[in-house]
Amino acid sequence: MIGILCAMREELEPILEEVEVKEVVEYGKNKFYLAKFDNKDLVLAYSKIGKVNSATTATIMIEKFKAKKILFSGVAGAIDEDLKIGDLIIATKTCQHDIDLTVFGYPYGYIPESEVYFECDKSLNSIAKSVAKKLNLKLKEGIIASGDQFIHSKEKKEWIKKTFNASAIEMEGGAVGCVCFTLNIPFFMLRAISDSAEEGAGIDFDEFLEESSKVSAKFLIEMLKEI
Ligand SMILES: CCCCCCN(CO)Cc1c[nH]c2c(N)ncnc12
Repeated sequence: MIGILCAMREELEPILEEVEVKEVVEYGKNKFYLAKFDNKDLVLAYSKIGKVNSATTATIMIEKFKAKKILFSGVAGAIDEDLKIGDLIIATKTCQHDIDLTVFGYPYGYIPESEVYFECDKSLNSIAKSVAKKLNLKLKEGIIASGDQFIHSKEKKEWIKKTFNASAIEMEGGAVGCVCFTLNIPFFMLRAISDSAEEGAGIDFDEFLEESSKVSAKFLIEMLKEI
């Protein structure tokens, strides 16, 4: 079973349109779509925005629906200057920029007995790169930082870049990475850029959410043919 996870309805819908939904299971105030694609069993859901919601849904996919890998598809804000709206990026690892226990001498993003960074699955990432090559699509890779805030200021964006060496910003990947690390499940995250995470990002996000969600969804479908 492969888990396909998104944060928002707009990110999931273009994927659902391409798969054969067999059953919809209502659980944990959410809907889980059991589907087939290319003879593979999928469980798909959108978690709602944020680290708690995405951690909850990832855990349910793994524990209740027996997902053996989690693939995330969605949109993100750009931190790298060379990432433009519509560009694709996969996470090499994820982190949580809004964790701050520095008063106790710990680094930003660190919780005692846990990790700052959660590694994404290298074999899924190499499949993504070969798909990008085959389709002649640009695909970046880098650290993607998460926090329960929509980032729309150059100052905050630059702080996250400096502190975590992050290339993109969103609100779920660090939490899903932690869940997959905890349960020893391979994690892959693909994001298409929807905004610059600077002043005015909210306007861009509204304008490009649907289009960038489709860019990510289209690529994810191509990935599913190869895994
Ligand atoms: C009601 C609207 C909710 C926006 C949710 C944004 N998602 C969260 O995963 C991705 C994202 C795109 N751009 C972002 C940004 N600049 N900061 C944080 N997250 C993001």
